[in-house]
Amino acid sequence: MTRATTHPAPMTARIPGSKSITNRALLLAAAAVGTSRLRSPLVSADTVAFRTALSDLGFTVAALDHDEVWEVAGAGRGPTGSSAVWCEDAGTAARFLAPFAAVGNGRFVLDGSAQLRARPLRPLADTLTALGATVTTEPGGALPMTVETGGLDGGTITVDGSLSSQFLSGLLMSAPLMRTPVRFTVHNLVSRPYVNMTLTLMRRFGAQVTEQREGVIEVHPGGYSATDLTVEPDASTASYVFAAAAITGTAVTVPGLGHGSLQGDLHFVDVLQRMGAQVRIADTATTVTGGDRLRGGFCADMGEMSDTFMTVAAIAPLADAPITIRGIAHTRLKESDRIAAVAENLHALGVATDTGHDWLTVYPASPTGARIACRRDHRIGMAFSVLGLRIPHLTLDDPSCVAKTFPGFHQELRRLFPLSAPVI
Ligand SMILES: O=C(O)C1=C[C@@H](OP(=O)(O)O)[C@@H](O)[C@H](O)C1
Ligand SMILES: C=C(OP(=O)(O)O)C(=O)O
Repeated sequence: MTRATTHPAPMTARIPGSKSITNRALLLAAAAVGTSRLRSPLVSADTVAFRTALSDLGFTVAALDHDEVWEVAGAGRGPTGSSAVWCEDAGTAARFLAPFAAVGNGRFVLDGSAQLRARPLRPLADTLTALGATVTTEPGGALPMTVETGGLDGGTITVDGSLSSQFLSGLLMSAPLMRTPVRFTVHNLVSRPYVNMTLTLMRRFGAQVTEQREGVIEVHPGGYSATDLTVEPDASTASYVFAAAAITGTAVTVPGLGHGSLQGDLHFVDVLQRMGAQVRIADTATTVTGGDRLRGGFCADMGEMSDTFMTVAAIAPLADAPITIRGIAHTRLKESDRIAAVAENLHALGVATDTGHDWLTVYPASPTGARIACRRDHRIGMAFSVLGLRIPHLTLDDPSCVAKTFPGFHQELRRLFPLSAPVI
């Protein structure tokens, strides 16, 4: 006998575009010959900072159709002249625009918020210096950074990718504008799927780039040509609505994210599946359906999708056994020390944790309400807001921190879950 099971009809979430694709495409389009159009770009603090920085470097980016399309007039080269660029809080802006400045011609000063100034940049400064640019930074290799350059020859570059993959992505994207071929050898690379995204988008803009073998990448001179690109919804952002479905026994579909996505963070749904949710990835949409119980009792390596580890950690107290997340040492160097920030907030909610240099264990609990300390980290704010769907009296000390990647986050959570979304 078969038992009929009923599934809730999926709600459709409105997830804005990928930050990582938007900021890569902006840079590649500026470097290309011709005019490119980006459809459905992310419009948030990180991407507006990137767009403004490109304008300050002399490139024209026009917002059309109420920001539905960003049109970029490519110059076929790096920036020229003398300018100052403000990267705000955006790691991708500092790490992608410093090499782009270095393949230009002139004097460029990059700076950003106190939060961004505290994040590592030294491997990039050292590599650009080795390639022939004159680079000055604050002691320790931090912003503000001044780059004086007449363009770069290529050659052989060894990159340490243990702190961030963004150094490698930034250098790769500017390599086709160097005068000779560049051969990269990469060690200890974290967040590898973001480098795959970089290589795919470089090829889409016409670059000649080959990966000889794991960790050895060759880029040929020849620049980029303009293209039109539709930006996928952001998979890291989608993690919040997928997690919300998993803990509320509802179903949420994100259209536009499916097989063939450029974003490694879509694998976050594999962790939800281990927690007992049903996951269906189709060609152009992904649906997560929550069950009546959340399972724990496993250890997940989230090093390749570390922007989503806080989403798992925040809902983990609701699981029936402990969950350990490992491979996340580099998340201590992001908008906040994310392992410490998650543990601190879970403790405030009455949840026990253990932590180590690169791991965190969260124990089952019945969390009580608390005021979440966001540390100006958008992902702390969004991840704990999801937990707020299941516990009363959860508030954020800084709800506006979500603007870095999803200014409309609280409205969308309330639209999807009008009865249980926390009153922020
Ligand atoms: O290249 C990118 O677009 C990104 C790479 C990742 O950083 P790390 O390489 O520092 O882990 C990720 O955390 C960040 O949000 C975006
Ligand atoms: C780490 C992040 O951002 P970035 O490094 O691009 O500032 C993030 O969005 O979680």
